[in-house]
Amino acid sequence: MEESPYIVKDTPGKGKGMFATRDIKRGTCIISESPLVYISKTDLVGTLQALNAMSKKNKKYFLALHNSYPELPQDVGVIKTNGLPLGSNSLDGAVYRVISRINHSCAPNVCHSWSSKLKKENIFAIHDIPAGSEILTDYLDRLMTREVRLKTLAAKFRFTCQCKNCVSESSEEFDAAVNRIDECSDLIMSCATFDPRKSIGYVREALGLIDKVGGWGKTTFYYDAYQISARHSNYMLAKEWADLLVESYRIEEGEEGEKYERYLRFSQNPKSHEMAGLGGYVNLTGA
Ligand SMILES: C[S@@+](CC[C@H](N)C(=O)[O-])C[C@H]1O[C@@H](n2cnc3c(N)ncnc32)[C@H](O)[C@@H]1O
Repeated sequence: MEESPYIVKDTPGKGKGMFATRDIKRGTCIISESPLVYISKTDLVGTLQALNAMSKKNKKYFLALHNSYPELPQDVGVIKTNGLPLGSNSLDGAVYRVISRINHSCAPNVCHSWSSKLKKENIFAIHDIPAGSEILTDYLDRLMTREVRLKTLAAKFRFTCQCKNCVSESSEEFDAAVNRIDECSDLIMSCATFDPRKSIGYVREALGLIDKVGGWGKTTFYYDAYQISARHSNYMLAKEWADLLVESYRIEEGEEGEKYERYLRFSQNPKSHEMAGLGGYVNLTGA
């Protein structure tokens, strides 16, 4: 039988954590796991019923998870500490026996994705991970400046992040990059119709800054650039951006992933976007 690619064990200062037992290649699905229990921010009664309906074995696993809120009833503390949304922005979530053991880093090596088809949470390696390294995800849903990150993590998860980006003496450069990436997002939108060449320039600037800080979150920029290129009839360029978009989702979610499937058609046929060609032709080569 093949050895599991991970092990859960104690890690100093963080409780338990997940570690690679062998070298793991970027794009590998490390674990695909069904929830112990579903939870909902909007359906308290449903959540209570789901907690009551858990099997004895699952309840035991659930209650053994970390609780950063000891002043609250154990069920509530475990949910607040370990609940993960079912996809970004979802108000419904779940708690997992193994995946809930993954600790945070602002320079993560994996990302989460929920598959509504499989009803499982998947963890994909977004970098090559050497054997023995801790498997770390980003608990935050976007890049933030150091001060905001530290405050948010302390408030929601009650720890002080010691990752390399948080302990660095020189966070100004990182913070300036994060602020500029946010500005670029706004500028891309405001120029997209009237000055698409400038818009693409801001996309390239944001992507360069993400690389510089070792961050993640390139897919929205790839999609912006694809849409702008397709809207202005640059279909070869549009295909290049769509290819980058689809490849990112393949790494983050695998070929079974919903976003991979959703965006694949743009790579196969860049003219298939509803806005394709609507902005007339503007030469974006070299923008
Ligand atoms: C979802 S649990 C992660 C697994 C947990 N360490 C355990 O022992 O089960 C989240 C909690 O783990 C701890 N944690 C996660 N990442 C951490 C980090 N980078 N540094 C310190 N503690 C961390 C915090 O107590 C946080 O509230």
